[in-house]
Formats: sequence, C-alpha cells, structure tokens
Amino acid sequence: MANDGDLPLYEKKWLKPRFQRVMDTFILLLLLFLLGYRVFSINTFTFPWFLAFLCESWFTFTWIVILNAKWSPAITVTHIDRLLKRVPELPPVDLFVTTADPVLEPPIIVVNTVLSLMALDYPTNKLACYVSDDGCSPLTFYALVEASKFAKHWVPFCKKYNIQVRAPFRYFSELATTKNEESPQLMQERSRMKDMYDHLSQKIQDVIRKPVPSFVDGEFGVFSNTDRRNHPSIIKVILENKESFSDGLPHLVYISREKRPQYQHNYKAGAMNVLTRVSGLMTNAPFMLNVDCDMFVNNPKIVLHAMCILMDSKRGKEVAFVQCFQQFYDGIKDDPFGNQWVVAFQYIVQGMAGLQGPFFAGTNTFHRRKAIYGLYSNETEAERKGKLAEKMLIKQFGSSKEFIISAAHALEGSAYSADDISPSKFIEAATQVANCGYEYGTSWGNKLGWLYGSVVEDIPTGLNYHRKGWRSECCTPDPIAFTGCAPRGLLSTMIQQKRWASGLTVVFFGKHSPIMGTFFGKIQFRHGLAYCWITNFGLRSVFEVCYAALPPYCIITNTSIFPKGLGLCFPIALFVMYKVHTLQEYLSIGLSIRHWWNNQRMSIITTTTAWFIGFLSGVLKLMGISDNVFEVTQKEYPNSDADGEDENAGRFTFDESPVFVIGTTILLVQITSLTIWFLGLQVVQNENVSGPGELICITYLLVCYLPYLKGLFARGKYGIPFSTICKSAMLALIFVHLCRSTVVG
Ligand SMILES: O=c1ccn([C@@H]2O[C@H](COP(=O)(O)OP(=O)(O)O[C@H]3O[C@H](CO)[C@@H](O)[C@H](O)[C@H]3O)[C@@H](O)[C@H]2O)c(=O)[nH]1
Ligand SMILES: [Mn+2]
Repeated sequence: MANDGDLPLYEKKWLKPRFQRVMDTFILLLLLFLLGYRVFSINTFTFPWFLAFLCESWFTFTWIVILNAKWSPAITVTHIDRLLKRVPELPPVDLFVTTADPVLEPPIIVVNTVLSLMALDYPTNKLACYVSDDGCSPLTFYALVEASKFAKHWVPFCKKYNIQVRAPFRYFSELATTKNEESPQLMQERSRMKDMYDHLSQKIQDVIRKPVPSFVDGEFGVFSNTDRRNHPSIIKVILENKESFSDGLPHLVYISREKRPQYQHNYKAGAMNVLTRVSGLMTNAPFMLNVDCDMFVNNPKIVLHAMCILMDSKRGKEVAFVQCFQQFYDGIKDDPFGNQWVVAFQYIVQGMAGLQGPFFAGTNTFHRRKAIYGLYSNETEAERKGKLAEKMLIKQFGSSKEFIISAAHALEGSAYSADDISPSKFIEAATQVANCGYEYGTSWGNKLGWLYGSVVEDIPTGLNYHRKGWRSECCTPDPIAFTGCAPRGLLSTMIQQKRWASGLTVVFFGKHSPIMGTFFGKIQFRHGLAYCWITNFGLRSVFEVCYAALPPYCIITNTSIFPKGLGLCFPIALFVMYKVHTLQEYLSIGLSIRHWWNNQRMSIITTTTAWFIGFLSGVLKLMGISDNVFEVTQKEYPNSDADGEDENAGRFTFDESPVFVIGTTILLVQITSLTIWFLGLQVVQNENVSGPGELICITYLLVCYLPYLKGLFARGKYGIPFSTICKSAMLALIFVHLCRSTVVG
C-alpha cells in the first residue's frame, strides 16, 4: 500500500464557471419575477392561471436543481506514473460484461467489447473477464470461444504496437480513414490480423445463418433443449491463465444464470449480482469494472487511471466507484434524437463530481467490492467484526459456504494474491450461487449489490453507495475511456427514454429516493437535490404536458395566462435568455448550433411523449397494477454496405407505438386551436381574452413538433400510421370538447 507521505495519486480540481453562474442566477431571478407576477395578479384564482402557476413553480424548482448541480464542477487529474512506481501492488480487477439478446445485441459486438477488455494495459494475471448472457445463446458462447482463440494473436499484437483502439472492428474501420507512415513490419502483421479478424466474423456470421450441427453435442451440449426463459445455470471457463503469467491472457468466463418461469429475474440488476457472486468465488478481486456489451475500451490505460483514484491513500479511500462518461462512436451527426448526452455529462455529471460525486450511470464504472457488499464508508474495524459473524453473513449473502468465505475476505479487505487462482475449481459452487433460488431471503438486490425494484438499476445502486457515506469520482482521461453505440433510430430512443422515465419514477417515489437518502442517510443536501435532476425525468413530463395543453386551452376558451403589452416582455425575456444561455453552453464545448437546436427540440418531444408514457407506467407499477419490463436497446453493427442509409439517418420514423399517439395528439391540439383562432371560432368573452403570449407558445411547440407535422403527410416508415392519426384525432377532439364545455356548459 502507498505510504501516507507519498504524493497523491490523483488530484481534484474545482472549476469556477463564473459566467455560467451569472447567467444561471439571472434566469432564476426572471423565473421568480414571473412567479411573483402570478401571485399578485388579479387573475390568480382562475383555473388556467393556477395551473400555469403550478407548472412554473415546478420549472423554477427544476431550474434550481440544475443550477445547484452545475454550480461547482470538478475534474480529476490522475498520475499513472506515481501509481506505476508501486507496480507490485497493482490490485486484481474483475471485468463484467452483460448481454441479453443475440439478435438485438449481435455477438460480434459482444466479442469486440470482450477483446478490448482482454487487451487492457494491465498485468493480465490480475484481470478476469466475466460475460453474463441473459439470452442463454449458444451463438454468443460460440462467438466467445472463437474470439478467445483470436485473442491469443490480437492481444500481443496490440501491446507490441501500442494500439490505442483495441476493439478490432473499430481499429480496422478507423484505419481506413487515417493513413500514417508506419513500419513495414506493422503493416504486414496488421494485414494478418485483419485476415484473422475477418475470418472470425465470417465464422460467426455463418453460424447465425446456419447453426453448425456440433451445437447439440460436445461443449455446446448444455445448450440443447434450453429456452432462454427456462434453463439451468451454465458456467464455462473459456480461458484460464493457469500459470499466472503477467503477459498471458486474462481468465475468460461465460455465465448464463439459471432462469425459471416462476421466478422474477430482475433483468440487468439480477445479472450483475450473479456476476458479483461468481467472480467473488473465482477471483474475488477488490475492484470490478462493469460495462454494457457495446461499450468497448477506447483508452487501454483506463484501469490504471481508475486505480489512481481508488488506490489513493487519502481521498481515494472514501470512493466507492469511479464513473467514466458514456460516450458514443459513429453517433449520427448533430445528435438528431438527443441521445448522445454530451451536455448532460459535461455539465450535470461533472457538476455533481464537485459535490458527493457523479451518479452511477450503469456502465463504464469501476466499483469497490466491499462497498457493493454493503459496507459503510467509515466503518471501524470493530463495527465490521460484528458483521463478519458467520450467521450474519449467511443471512445477508446466502448459504454458499465458499461464497461466505470469499465475502468475508472481501469485507476485511485482506491481502489479495493473484497466484494459484484457478476459476475452474469453483464451477460447482459458482453454479449454486447463479441459481434462481439462491437469493431468496438474503439481502441481495435489497440492501446490497445491484438493487432491484426498478428497471433502472444504476441510479438506486449509486444512491445506495452515497447513502452509506461513500463518494464517487469521474475519470475523464484523454483519449476518452470507453465508447459505445447510442440508439440510431427514433423508436429505439423512445423505448430507452420510456424505460428510464418509468424506472426513475419508481425510484423517486420509492424507499431509495434521494429525498429519503438525504433525510435518513448520508447524502448531503446539495447532492440529494442534484440527484433530482435525473430521478425526476418522469415527473417532469406531467408539468410539461400540462403546460403544452394550456395555451390551446386558452385559445379555445378565449382566456389568457400571459400578460399583455409591456408585461409580456418578462416571459419573452426569460425564454430568450434561456435559449441564448443554453446555446452558449453548447458552443463553449465545441458543439454546433444544429446540435443545440436538435437537443432543444428533442427535449420537448421526449419529455411530453416518452417520459410521459414512462411516468404513467411507473405510476401503474407503484400502485401494483402492472409491472415494467426492461426492453433491451438495439445495438447496430456498422455495416459497410449500408452507407446509402446515411442521408436519412436523422429522419424521424414512426410506428403504431402509443408514444407517437401522444405526440401526434399534442400536435393536432396545437393545430386545431390555431385554426379556431384563425377562423374566429373562439368563445366570446369580454375581458382577459387570449393574445400573443399564447400564440407564441403554440408556434414554438409547432416548430419543435415539425418532424411530426411532416410525418402526417409522409408515407412508409417516415409517415405517422393512419391508425395513430385516427386515435390522436379522437383524443384531440375530446380535448377541444372538454375545453369548450368548461366555459359554454
Ligand atoms: O435482462 C437484461 C436486460 C439487459 N441486460 C444488459 O443491460 C445492458 C444495458 O442495456 P441496454 O439495452 O443497452 O440499455 P441502455 O438504455 O442503453 O442502458 C442504459 O440504461 C440502463 C438502465 O436502464 C443501464 O443499465 C445501462 O448501463 C445504461 O447504459 C446491456 O448490456 C444488456 O445486455 C441484461 O444483462 N439483462
Ligand atoms: Mn446501451
């Protein structure tokens, strides 16, 4: 371990974004002015004014949440050189990859991620890679076995030439665009690698088309007669670094946990807990890295960077996890569907890093094993002793004798050695802890491990760390640590956003909410408030949908929520300031105006449609009426012959999903109200008639919903289906009727 007198392995620097703070505060003041105006105006007690007041109060609260989260951003600077001076002390790290569906997540993608992990710049005898396959697919297993053979050539090649991108498909596709002067030897070896890789992907392709007969026997026999929803645990050690060579290959283990129809499997969280236990038995590394199957390593030194933080003898001791940004490769230019999250990571996540630390974003994260085992950050030796009693351990961790021993070791933080670790010795015990009944009555998913109960497992799991007094850190080395694939279509984006909104709603109203963590746990006030930025995704939609319905309501019933004349300047100034400020945020980190506008537009569309549906389904789940499912996001393997698609890459596509019914309804309601105003069909009233304020709102919403407007008239997948239009028209008519009945009736 490091001597306390040593220089720190990492430094934390707080930034002072003065200009941002001024703008943020100014916008807050304008919001408060607007609220003040509402309170003191004579119309306060009419229904629409009250609703507007409610929504604007919420927007003000949301702004305070954002401002608070962004206020004191921090970055970390890591010193690998200092860490490397202590090489003999480098700790083992277990690497986790999850996959769930061989169709939505093509095995070649999983294979690339695994290869990039195996080739990390870290002593290989300290690494073990575990792949969890919830799809129970012989194909994925086959692909991994074949990849492990390729790895024997690929890993030494990468290390010899210090290749940066170690996922072969990215390496070869990036090569095509950069031509450097290189040694003939490298070029020769590279072309050999390319041939081998092409051969590997061809083999996997062939099996997708026509499964080889040997799938029913030999190593693949265990997969015969299995159904992904009903099968025993399958655990296979594909590679074992028996001699513990520091320049060999890491262990590679395939795990498909038991599934039975009568059990709840808890989606990714369940898979992560099985990975934690199986790895606990086999290698029991004190640190673990978890990535989604599409997130490959982009910076081969990333483990070293993360270890600088986790191994630091002062500040690092309180850190439960290190989060790397989620970044994407081949994202569509200017982020047309708003799913690349560049700004969110830059301002919110980096902002939270200046408080108690970033939230756990589900992937690209290094965890401290004893923290995931439920320890508090500052537990004393004595307090821990009580917890290590065998009875207590069995109650929390389940009845596997072997696992209890390993858990006790992990909790004590006792010395680890990479020698004589042989995963295959533990197959039997590992099968036991991967079975569905194992967690029954234990604390898994409830007090420790990845938490259950919501389809977003990452946020409550992160909250659980922070609640116990741990901190977290961001790690943002150059080049960036990992890159993955963002959804490439509107539909998959909507499915993803809907899942987040429903899961987050359940979290916000559940026992793991940031509010509970602040009052009953060790989450600091400002940090708890910052957490509301993400946990409130679902709830936010309710207010935005209301606010989108208000101006049409006003037009139809000929009332008004906005001041007229000079008074209108206030809300307009607020709107303009907000837009200019966000635009400045985008430009200052090198994003384009187009990127900004796309995100502005999508924030309206996503909030009022996908998040709204997500909120409703979250509420149904909270009331116990229905359950939410984890719909896996489609990962696309870039196909060289699909280039023709590119010009339509950012275009909106529609289908019969309810998300589009909501969006189309909102659009039709705006159009209808505008038509009513234009034709002068409004209810006749004497005072406070609707005016420019309402019209501006409607126009802005129409501009945001322009792709939908085009969709009304387009055909095929770019057009909104006729049935969706009919449903929306019905809903819009009902809305108009209801509005009129409040005044006429
Ligand atoms: O039953 C399941 C469902 C999913 N997964 C895996 O979970 C990961 C994330 O799934 P994905 O469909 O890619 O979801 P995203 O919306 O892209 O994921 C984001 O949001 C999730 C929470 O909703 C987090 O878990 C992820 O880390 C985060 O990247 C993938 O590796 C899946 O294979 C499983 O292992 N088992
Ligand atoms: Mn994903």
